[in-house]
Amino acid sequence: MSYRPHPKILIMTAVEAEQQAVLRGLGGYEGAEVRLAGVGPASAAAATAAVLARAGQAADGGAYSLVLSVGIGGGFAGIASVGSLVVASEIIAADLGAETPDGFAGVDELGFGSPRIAVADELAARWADALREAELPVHHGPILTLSTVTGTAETAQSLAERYPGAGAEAMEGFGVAEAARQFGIPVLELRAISNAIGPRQRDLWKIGDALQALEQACAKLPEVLQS
Ligand SMILES: O=C(O)c1cccc(C(=O)CC[C@H]2O[C@@H](n3cnc4c(=O)[nH]cnc43)[C@H](O)[C@@H]2O)c1
Repeated sequence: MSYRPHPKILIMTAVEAEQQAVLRGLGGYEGAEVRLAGVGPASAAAATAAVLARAGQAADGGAYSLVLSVGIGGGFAGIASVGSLVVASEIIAADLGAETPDGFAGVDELGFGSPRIAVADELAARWADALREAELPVHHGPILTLSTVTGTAETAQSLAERYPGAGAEAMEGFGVAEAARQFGIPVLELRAISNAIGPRQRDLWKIGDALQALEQACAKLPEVLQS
């Protein structure tokens, strides 16, 4: 039996600014590694799979016991305001499918698998509870993954109707989650809201506020993981 180091959690962020916010929040916690996924689902899936493969992650366990996709994201109106947090109850590839005369058909409707990946639900609930106890604004609901940042009110409305209860959209979660799924590792996603989903108003993005919220959320992780 080869030596297996105590399993850690693998946290994937798209960019360095998010990675640094997570590290600040973790405050030297040694049970996690924070690695870069790049922007978008393809890069995130490849980067996550590469980390897991290099670590020799075996089907019966290995270097990592949990994978997280965390970062900034867009919030759905009336559910997740700028500066708040969304903990995923489910990770959904919201644009994986086909455009049809009758509207969008998801990959599941096309018969090619599922656009939904379940999360480690008890951990997700514990994290959301810990954030509420810290009086941080948090929504616990589906997080959408898209390859394109929503830029119109029409698309925002369409997504809200198609995925009721969804709190946020981002671009990496499903990629990270699919890599974790293929290695048999549970997954979580958290987004700190930098902008409202809808008409593109880049100058209204509050990335600094979102990074601060991300740091606060990750500061609660060690206690959540050890409880
Ligand atoms: O539209 C722009 O000019 C623009 C300016 C700065 C950043 C972007 C991005 O596309 C950032 C994508 C990056 O941030 C996450 N993110 C944050 N908010 C959203 C959103 O509303 N929808 C999708 N992704 C979002 C995402 O996960 C990426 O890592 C654009």
